Amino acid sequence: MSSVYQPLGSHFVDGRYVNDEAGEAIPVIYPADGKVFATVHGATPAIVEQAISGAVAAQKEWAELTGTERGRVLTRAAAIMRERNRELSELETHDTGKPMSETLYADAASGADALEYFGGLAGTLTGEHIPVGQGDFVYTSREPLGVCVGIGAWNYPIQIASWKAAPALACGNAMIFKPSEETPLSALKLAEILIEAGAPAGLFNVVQGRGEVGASLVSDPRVDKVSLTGSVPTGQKVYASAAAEMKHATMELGGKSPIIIFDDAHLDNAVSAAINGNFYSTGQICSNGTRVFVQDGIRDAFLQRLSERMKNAVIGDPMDDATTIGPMISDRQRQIVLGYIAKGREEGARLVAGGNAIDGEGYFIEPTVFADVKDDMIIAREEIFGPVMSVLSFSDEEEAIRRANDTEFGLAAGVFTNDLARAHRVAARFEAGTCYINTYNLTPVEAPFGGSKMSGVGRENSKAAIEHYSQLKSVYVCVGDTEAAF
Ligand SMILES: NC(=O)c1ccc[n+]([C@@H]2O[C@H](COP(=O)([O-])OP(=O)(O)OC[C@H]3O[C@@H](n4cnc5c(N)ncnc54)[C@H](O)[C@@H]3O)[C@@H](O)[C@H]2O)c1
Ligand SMILES: O=CCc1c[nH]cn1
Repeated sequence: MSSVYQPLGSHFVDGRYVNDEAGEAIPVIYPADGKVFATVHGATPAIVEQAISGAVAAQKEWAELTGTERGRVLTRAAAIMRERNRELSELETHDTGKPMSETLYADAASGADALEYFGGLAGTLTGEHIPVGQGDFVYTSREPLGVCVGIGAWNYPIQIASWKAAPALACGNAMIFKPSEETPLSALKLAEILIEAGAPAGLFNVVQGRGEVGASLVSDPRVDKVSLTGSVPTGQKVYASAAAEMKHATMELGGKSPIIIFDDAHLDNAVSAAINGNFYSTGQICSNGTRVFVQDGIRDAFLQRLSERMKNAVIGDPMDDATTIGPMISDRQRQIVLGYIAKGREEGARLVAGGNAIDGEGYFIEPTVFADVKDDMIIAREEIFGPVMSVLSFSDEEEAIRRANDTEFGLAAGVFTNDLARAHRVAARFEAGTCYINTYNLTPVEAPFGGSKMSGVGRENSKAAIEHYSQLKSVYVCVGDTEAAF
């Protein structure tokens, strides 16, 4: 990809790129060098109107198709996405700074999985027949909701757009997607691909902008459902706005997830999970296991092995295949993370690795590990959304579960042990939506993903997502007479 990439238009509405330069200019920055490589404009009210009215019209046409016909379009889109994986991965790497060693496998590829999976499900979305006595019966039909709004965070731009679009479209809805203002580009490519795959114009639209553009979409009475991936404070605002008009809502929000490592765990597997769960995507993953509880008997070995393996991290040019740690998304995010590292030091946590910004171009920061972290330290309570692992010690199972659950968040949780009975006992008691035994942070499309407590409502991926993008209609059929009291 050239160092300057300018999309054909800021927005993708009604089947084509559109521009309205009256909207605020938003620079798109390559986080690895801090330089602007594209500019988009935030949507004006006229663009938002065009997107909503186009989506309303396209949804009606789309819902008339059979599920199999809709599924065929999604499956074709998945194939096109896979063919263009390298181009899409390079774009994602420029937009996010994530290394190619990740984007080639986890971003567009995961989006294609979602399109293929929900494309396959589309033709199976039927209701049921329920006998209710005397020959009467009820049948149910699964109906689309109408126009859905998707709003994305910046850590997985094309994955988030696809995870929302695929189930929404499979169920017969239209979607307007607003990417994060930090990473506006790859959702436009998804829109292009869906048109190429045969989706009608207006079915999947992309409008750019900051929070106020998102808010204007959420509050529009023609919008029936909102799915946000973002922080808890944004989720609270968006959920409240959706509730005012009783709209359906999915909230995929932040976390401060625990990983519990018992003395009998496989040491290298546990260290791998702690690395994946804290440093993949330079720590910018909602479900990261940032509170690593290590049982007393294995703590020293764990810290020693972790310290050794931290030396193998390759920090640098995200376009180099060998790089495993890229920059933070922005200087602002880097400053936030450095602020947390300073807090960790002030509060007495022991720095085991990293701890510093890296001088030079781009928003790089060393992957950082604190040991001797206590439950009430700020670094153990707040979501940092950067490469900072907190290692805490515990002595017994009951204590570990209590402390792991002592958080307002409930996105994910993991347990490492060779005692399978204990593994299931602990998983059953985790207050989290997505749990792992002897691994961490895998998100296959076949499995539900989402949080409990303040981490959100609803589930993405799997058959569970269908429930969140459709509604059931019950039809009672009486084959006899209808009687009345008088
Ligand atoms: N649970 C998940 O699946 C998941 C996945 C990725 C990221 N996240 C979370 O996202 C956060 C990081 O992303 P971020 O900084 O982009 O989050 P953010 O909450 O700042 O922004 C998310 C999106 O919401 C939009 N927005 C902001 N205010 C809005 C409003 N009032 N109305 C409508 N839209 C509004 C933003 O423009 C952006 O597109 C972290 O908390 C992370 O845990 C969650
Ligand atoms: O960022 C949250 C979603 C996700 C992607 N991969 C693992 N978790």
